[in-house]
Amino acid sequence: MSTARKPLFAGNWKMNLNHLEAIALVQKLAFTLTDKDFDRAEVAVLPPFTDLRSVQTLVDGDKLRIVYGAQDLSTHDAGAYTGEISGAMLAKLGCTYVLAGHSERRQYHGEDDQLVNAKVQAAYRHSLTPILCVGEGLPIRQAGGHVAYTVSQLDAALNGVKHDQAKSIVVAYEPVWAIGTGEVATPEDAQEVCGAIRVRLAELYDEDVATAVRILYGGSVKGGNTAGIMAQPDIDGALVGGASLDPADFVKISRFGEMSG
Ligand SMILES: O=C[C@H](O)COP(=O)(O)O
Repeated sequence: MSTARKPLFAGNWKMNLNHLEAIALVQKLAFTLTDKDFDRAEVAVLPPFTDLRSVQTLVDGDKLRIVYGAQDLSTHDAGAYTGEISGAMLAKLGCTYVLAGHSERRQYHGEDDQLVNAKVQAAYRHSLTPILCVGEGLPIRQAGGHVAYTVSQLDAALNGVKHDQAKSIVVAYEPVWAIGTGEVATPEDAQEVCGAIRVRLAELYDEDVATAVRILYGGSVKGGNTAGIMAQPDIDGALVGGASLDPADFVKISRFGEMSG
């Protein structure tokens, strides 16, 4: 973590919690997190599409400091694309963030680097901040190709992304072998790749972009392992799956793994 960047803890709920359960979880977070917590870190939830209007109503109505976003978006802005959700719609629902390239989309929906790049561009067209997900599978890690592979995903996703857009992007390094497995990366392993991502951002753009971009780690983050991850110089927060469904643990994570807040 660096004082140059405000940490971000984003809870990716995946396909969990209906809109009523979403209201209950956001209320629990809002009742527990304090202004001191929100001054120290940005806290976001990424619910299923069906929950977004309910979350928007709660956040707006109670003027909550929690921000929110979506887990995916269409590359198209509108039209005959059955089942897709456009960035324009997400913007109307008050979304701040949108995931692009999550490994589960790449794996189950065949999303390749070019499609991920198109989603990043679509996010910017609708003033949404992309959380770009990159990370290697176990065979690539075992072969020692994890840094090159992750950097190549970054390069492809940023194709055509302008300097000022790149400054706002969030990159989430999520080694696929750590997602949902309980096999969290060591802080050193996470730092190695996050540091390489920051170096590549300076090469693709400049030090201004590299310093500004928040790089998150994701993959079995829990309250008990957050402090070690956040102690790394190039890690600015976490993209949290399973643990974000547990309000007490997500609060602990949002407090950098500390009990107090
Ligand atoms: O988007 C979140 C990542 O897929 C990590 O999920 P996880 O915390 O359940 O391992």
